[in-house]
Amino acid sequence: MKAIHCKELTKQYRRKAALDGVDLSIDDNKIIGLIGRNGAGKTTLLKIISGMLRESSGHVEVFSKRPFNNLFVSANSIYIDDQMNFPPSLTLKELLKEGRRFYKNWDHDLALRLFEHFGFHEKESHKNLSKGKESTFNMIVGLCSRCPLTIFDEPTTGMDAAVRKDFHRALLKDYIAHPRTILLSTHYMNEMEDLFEEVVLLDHGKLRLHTTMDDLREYAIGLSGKVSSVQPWLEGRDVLDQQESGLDDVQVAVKHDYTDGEIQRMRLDGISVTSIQPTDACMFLTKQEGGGLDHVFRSNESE
Ligand SMILES: Nc1ncnc2c1ncn2[C@@H]1O[C@H](COP(=O)(O)OP(=O)(O)OP(=O)(O)O)[C@@H](O)[C@H]1O
Repeated sequence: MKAIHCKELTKQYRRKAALDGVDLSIDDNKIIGLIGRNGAGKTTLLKIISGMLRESSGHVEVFSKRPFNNLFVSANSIYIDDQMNFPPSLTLKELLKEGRRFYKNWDHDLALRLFEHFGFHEKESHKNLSKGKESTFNMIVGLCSRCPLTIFDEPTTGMDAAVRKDFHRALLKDYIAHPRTILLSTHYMNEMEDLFEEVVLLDHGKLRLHTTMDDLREYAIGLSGKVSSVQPWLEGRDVLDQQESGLDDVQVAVKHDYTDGEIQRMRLDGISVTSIQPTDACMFLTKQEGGGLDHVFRSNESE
């Protein structure tokens, strides 16, 4: 069954198209990573899916319902980000107790165990937490709600590396025991790629790629060697990035649609063939036009 279905989804903020004709279908009971550069439209998409924002045009369905202001969708989903507002008069422990009232699948035992594991104090208040602790508390709420659609928008903001690792493990363990649809946006794809079954990549409000993590690992390969050896292998191919090094050496990231036989022949031509990490593939796929940072410094040097 489809948990989420978007067709030509657009969100316009005055003259700015934050989402521009997004077609996307997501099956239920999967962990999906939402990736994209700053301003790509991730938060906008997640807020539309969770029913907090209304689309400008196109079509969006969550559990076969239009999410905006929909009671069924809001009862079956949770949206966690770093700007969550909780009633200031309640302590952290009291907030967890409230979880029971709001979420029908709430696991209070797990909430208390995580609360203790991450070193919270029962009388603390949410507004006095440090950035990393705030994210950790929000993560506990997101996990323990066990909503059929759980949305985490940059959930690890401010968490230190050890807490991020614990979060990934907790998420995976709980998901395996209680499968549901988890949509998670992050800029730390290299740390999270083992969690994701699929990845959705946004670029300037458009869907650039929606694929399985396994396919993304094979999406591109790196070729490096003499220009004269490498160049013939690039004809008619989708070159994602190309850097000249030295006088006549080149390093290229190219979409991998070569056969095993072709790879063998490249190696015989003296070309080094390497894999491209998913994070790098996403970076190349969403590369900014205009020559990058080197170009900025080059302009300065020429003055
Ligand atoms: N309320 C708003 N009014 C006007 N423009 C907005 C508003 N919210 C977002 N935008 C613009 O829409 C675009 C997409 O923003 P969005 O927050 O969805 O991106 P994002 O991928 O989540 O970015 P980041 O990774 O930096 O959090 C950006 O250009 C942003 O400036």
